[in-house]
Amino acid sequence: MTGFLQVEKLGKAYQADKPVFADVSFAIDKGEFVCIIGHSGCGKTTILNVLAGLDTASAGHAFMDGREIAGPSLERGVVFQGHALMPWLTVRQNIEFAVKSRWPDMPRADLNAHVEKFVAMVGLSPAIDKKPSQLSGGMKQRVGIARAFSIQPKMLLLDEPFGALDALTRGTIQDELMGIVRETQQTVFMITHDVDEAILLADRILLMSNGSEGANGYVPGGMAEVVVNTLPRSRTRAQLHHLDGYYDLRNHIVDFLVTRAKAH
Ligand SMILES: Nc1ncnc2c1ncn2[C@@H]1O[C@H](COP(=O)(O)OP(=O)(O)OP(=O)(O)O)[C@@H](O)[C@H]1O
Repeated sequence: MTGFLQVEKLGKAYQADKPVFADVSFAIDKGEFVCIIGHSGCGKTTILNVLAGLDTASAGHAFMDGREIAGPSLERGVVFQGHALMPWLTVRQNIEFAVKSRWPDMPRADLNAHVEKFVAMVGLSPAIDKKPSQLSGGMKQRVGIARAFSIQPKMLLLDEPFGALDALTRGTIQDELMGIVRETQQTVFMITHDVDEAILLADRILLMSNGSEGANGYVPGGMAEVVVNTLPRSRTRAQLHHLDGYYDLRNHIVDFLVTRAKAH
């Protein structure tokens, strides 16, 4: 085993003769940001759920830090597309709940300081005592991100966390996430449908193909290609499209999605 996260020959079949995907292997190093892109139904969420310990694979194994993933753990923070906040709790209480699960004996003063630090990190200090119903979609998603970071997980798993946001809010939160990830050197696995988002955030982009009927029968989906992002890590959203190599990278991924992702 080499990577901090190691996925070996993972497969998932709801129907034995038609696995959604098969033989998916990849590794993620500590501090690396990896995005996965593929058409709807190829199995991205299933893979993320297996990594989160919320689902089991039909074949293969996933290891984090040398141990097989066998169930949910506070060592992994998960952010879903829907914010999944508890509506009856304030921002502070939502995050506090997670922090207390991780460190049940943390003294009250430390708990307050810890929660406030992560709320401030996503720019939500003025809204700390508001309930989710009083927040915009972008703010709720920020709370989800703060909550995931607040348990200081060894790995962050993000399932299209910005999918439901408008373009402007999405851009702002992408920038915030990038800043926090760089600062904390967090290891991240993220699903996105947005090619530019992947190019902005990811060190490597995993391209996944869908299962399809071929001339010789059904071919399961799988990992078609791993694209290394060669753009400088200091890239920002504003200058992304001015960088040498950006269009080549973008065209390569878009070509994959248009021509290869649905039959390999
Ligand atoms: N419980 C289930 N029973 C049967 N089939 C399922 C079940 N859950 C998922 N699937 C199927 O498995 C496939 C992969 O689903 P998954 O949600 O992982 O795809 P995805 O790539 O994340 O899609 P999207 O981008 O639309 O979220 C889909 O074809 C889906 O219909």
